[in-house]
This record gives sequence, C-alpha cells and structure tokens, in this order.
Amino acid sequence: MKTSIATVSISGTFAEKLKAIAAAGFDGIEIFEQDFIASDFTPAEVGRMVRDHGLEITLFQPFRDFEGLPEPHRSRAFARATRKFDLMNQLGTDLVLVCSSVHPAAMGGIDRMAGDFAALGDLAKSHGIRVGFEALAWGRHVNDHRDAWEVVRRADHPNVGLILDSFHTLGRKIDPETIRRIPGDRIFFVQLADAPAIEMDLLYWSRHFRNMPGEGDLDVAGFMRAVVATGYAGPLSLEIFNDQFRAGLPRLVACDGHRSLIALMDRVRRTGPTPPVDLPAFPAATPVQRVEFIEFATSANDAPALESLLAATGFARAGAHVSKPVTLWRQGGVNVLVNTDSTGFARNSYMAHGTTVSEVALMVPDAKATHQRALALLAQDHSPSAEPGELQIPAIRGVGGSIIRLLDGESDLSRIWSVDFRSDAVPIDGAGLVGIDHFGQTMAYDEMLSWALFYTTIFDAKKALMVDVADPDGLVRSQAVQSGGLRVTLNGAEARRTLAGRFVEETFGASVQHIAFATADIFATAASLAERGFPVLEIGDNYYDDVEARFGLDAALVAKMRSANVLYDEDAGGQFFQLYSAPRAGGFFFEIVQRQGNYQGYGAPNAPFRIAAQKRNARPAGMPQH
Ligand SMILES: O=C(O)c1ccc(O)c(O)c1
Ligand SMILES: [Mg+2]
Repeated sequence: MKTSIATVSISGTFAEKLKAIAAAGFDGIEIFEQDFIASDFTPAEVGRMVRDHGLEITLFQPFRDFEGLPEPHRSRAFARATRKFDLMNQLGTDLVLVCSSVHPAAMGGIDRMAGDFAALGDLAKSHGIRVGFEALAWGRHVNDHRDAWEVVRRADHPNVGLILDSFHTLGRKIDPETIRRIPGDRIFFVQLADAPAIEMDLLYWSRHFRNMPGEGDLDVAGFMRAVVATGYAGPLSLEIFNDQFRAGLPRLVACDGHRSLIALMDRVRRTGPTPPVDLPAFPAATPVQRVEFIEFATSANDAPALESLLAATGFARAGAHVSKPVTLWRQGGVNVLVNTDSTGFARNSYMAHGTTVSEVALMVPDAKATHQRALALLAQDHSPSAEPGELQIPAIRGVGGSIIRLLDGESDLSRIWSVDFRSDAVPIDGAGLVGIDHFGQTMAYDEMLSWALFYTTIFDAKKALMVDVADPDGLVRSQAVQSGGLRVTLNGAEARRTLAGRFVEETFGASVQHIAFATADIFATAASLAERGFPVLEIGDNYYDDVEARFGLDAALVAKMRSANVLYDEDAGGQFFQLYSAPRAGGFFFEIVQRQGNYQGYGAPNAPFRIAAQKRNARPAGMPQH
C-alpha cells in the first residue's frame, strides 16, 4: 500500500509539513499549489527537499476551470496548463489533478469536454505528464464521478484518467458501488477523506469539516472496497481540509492520518470480499472484556487523601505489589492501585499531573495479539521493565502519556494477582460496587478526534453521537467510545473556565477526570457510602421537581433519589441512576452508576446540573457566584 497525504492537510511551513509527513511514515505527498507558491523555494529545490525526506510527489493539484470553455478562455487555459506542466517537470512529478470547472463561462457538453481533455492529453504527453480529472461535488457541469468517468472514457487518451475523491462521491450520496464498473487502470489517483454528518453547503462542508477516514460518518470503507475491486493499485492519499488540523500539531495530525489509512485498509480486507489488500498482516480488533485495574500515581504525602476517598467509597486495602510501593484496594472485583513510587514512570506522571490515573489495565481475549495490533496501528510501545519473577505485561501509551496495560485470562498474565501481588486475606465489606462502568478522560477539544480514532482503531469499538454539555462557563463536547466492557467518555474542553477546561489547565494536560463505578443497587450503595463519610455531591431541589415531571416518575422514587442525591435518566433501552462525589483537589471525582435494562448512555442530560453543583461545591459557602 502506497500512502500519501496532501500538504493542505497539515499545519506549518512547507518544511515543517514535510518533516511531519515523513516522520509519520507516508510514502508521498500531494503538493497543493498554494503551499508551493507560499514557500520561498524554487520548484527544483522543493522537488529535492521532498526526495531528501524519502518522499515522492504523488500529485500536483489543483488545476482549476479547464474544460468546456469558449474562446478566448479556452486558449488561456491551455497556456496556463503549459506553464504548470513546465513547473511540474521541475518539481519532478508526473500527475496533475484537474478538478471540474466552476467557471461561469463553462459550457458543458460531454463531447466538448472530452475533446478538451484529449487535446490536454497531447500537451501533457509532450511533457511526460498524466492528467487526472476529478468531479468536484459542486462542479458546474460535472459533479459526479460517473460523469467525470464518461468524459475521460470519451477523451480516450492514455495520458488522461480519472481521479476519485471519497468526499465528493459520498458527500453527494452517490452510490460508491458504481465505481466497480470503472477499469482500475483508468483510475489515476484516489483521494480519501471522511466528514461528520452535518447538513450544510457542500463546498463549505468540504473545505472546513473533512477529517480522517474513521473520524467522520461517511462510508469510506465501502468506497474503498469498490476501489479495490477495480484493481486500482496506486497511492491512497489523504486530502483533508479541516480548520482544526490546519491549526493542529503537524506531527500528531500526520500520525493520525497514517493510522487512519492502516485501519481503513484493515477494515476493507476484513469486510470483503476483495482481492488481497497490500498491507502486512496483523491481528483483528477484539472487544475489551473489562477494566481489570486502574492505577493512581501519587506521593507518600498525597496518598492518605486518596486512600481515605477510596475507603469512603467502600474499598479496603487488600494487598501490595511484591517489589514496588504500590498498594491494592479492592471491593467486589474492582481493583484500584495506589502507586507512591518516588522514581520511574509513576513518579513522572505525578510530577506532571499531580495525583492522577497513570495506568489503566484492560482485560482482552489475547493481550499479545492486541499489543501487536496496537503497534501496527502506530501506538507507542511502553515496554515493561519487570523484575525477575514478575510478569512482562505488554503496554502502550494512551491519553496524556498514561499507560494502557493489556491482560488476558489465557496466558500467564491471568496470574497477575498471585504473581505480582501479595494479597492480604481480609474480608472486604464493600459498598456494593461491582465494576468500572466507564471513565472520563478530559482533554483539549482538538485532541478528541485523535483519541477517538485511537480507541476505535485498536479495539473493536463504537462511537456514540457526540453530545454538547453546557457548563455555566462554556461548552464541553463529550464523545463516548465503547468496546465491550470498556466505556470511555472523551470530554473536550474548548473554554478554559469550564470545569473540564480548568481540569486540563490545572493538571497540565489530558488525563482521567472521573471514574464511574457500577452498582447493582444504587440506593443500598448510597446508604453504605453515607455511613462511610463519602463526600456526596448535593443536587438541588429544582432538579428533582423537573425530573419527576419530565419522566412522570413515581413520587416515592423521586423522594428516595432526592434524599440520596441520585440523578436519573432513561432511553429507549432502560433506566439509569447516578450519583457523584464532590470534586477533589485538582477537579477529579468519582461517580456511581446503576444501569437497568439496556440503557446505553452516560446521563448526559444531567451533566449541566452536575457541573453546576460541582462548581457551587468548589466555592466557599456564602461567596458570590461570580
Ligand atoms: O475545494 C476545492 O476546491 C478542491 C480542490 C481540489 C480537490 O481535490 C478537492 O477535492 C477540492
Ligand atoms: Mg479532491
């Protein structure tokens, strides 16, 4: 598989773009003409720079408003083409993209356009160049790849072929299956982009909201399956116009791009039938079975505050690591580790974030296979350095530099609690918590797509619809991702004064802001927590009056909810109960949830009330509210 990316997809100067694209492992670049013009280099220098980075120029683009013009526009278009072909010879690239005309004088007429392309093919041939025709979704006369193909077919010139762009086909809801009837050797180039399903003007949508395959809602895999079926074997090139990426970190955006292409082609080959896909073999994505443990990094000084919160939540100390200053806290099959190591990774996490979730361990069907898949998808390895006699637990880096460890029930890794830990044989009288329902990772808004892509490509995972959560001081976006027993909510803070925004700022970057534990009986758990001095978040009366009316709830149930500060939601599948702790220093908090029936959500409609209560809670009583 030959991978490529358009220079418009990445921020920075031309040199910065090249560096990021090469580092991310692409084979080539599409040079967007504007990026070349804006640079200070001669065409020959640009060509050399690209090749010095081990890249090739897969495409030069766009050449606009060419076909179907009356004179004198037509002659001028040919004169312009001659100049651009000379430039391409100096750059050292042989393929140019002509996008369908939006010129007000363009006349259309399929044979007129085909005739223009046949003549352009002759001119291109004399320069050793090939021309590809792309239908822009908003082209004046050609806005459908089927019409562009008909023009190319009638031009009948070896130097003239078709260029497909998934956005233009899928954005216009054109059936990608129609691509299967085009001969693969007449497709000169394939551009890929996804986009979120938002109804808006096609041109505006295309120029501002494209994103990496898998980050949006278009069926890019279906499009690619059709392309692969034609026998096309040329570059797969990302052409992503996105305001956020233009302002993003070049290295991160480029890396996400490469990850998205690998994941896309893996999906294509696994959802065949297709001819073999040119991509090294690696294991399939599997669902996560459960979160086996969560580890906090803290210091000897700060550990008591965390441990007293754990005790108030019904956890008891149940053991310790055999060689590290790590204690195990447990109830009902939920494992929480407290690491006070004064050296190494945990210490660095603590120094960077304060007391923080530094590791999450996931139980998967085959830890080694999941690790291999993660590395094939460009995840950063975190090779363990275990002491002799301890388990080598495969791990990768996750959000905010934290660690994701991979465990399974089949290999030696299943013995983690007896090999790496000494358990105290104490009976634990917990508060009824039986699992980790989900955890919330808070990050800058522009990291959200990136981490959603991370989870959905490495694991067999699904995204829920993104929801907007109103914080009194700004909007927070929330994207839930679920893979089997792993549920993560990614919360993107745009506004700094939001609870989420302050968390990112005060804890120096993205990390876990809350952990939601599951209970089978929220009211019994609430009573048990109250006895233990759990710092419950108090919810106001207005909430209960509204929720009773909104859902038509039984008054006795609402009275119980009110006295236990339990919030409620329901969807088509079932009911949901939740309660929160008040925020701890730094803004971290616990949540307790009970799912009934097949409830799928996370109580998002309650989030504004929870946030307002947490903000009230964080302000000393009697202080003005602003
Ligand atoms: O937005 C545009 O004009 C534009 C230009 C070239 C392309 O390949 C494309 O897909 C869109
Ligand atoms: Mg395009």
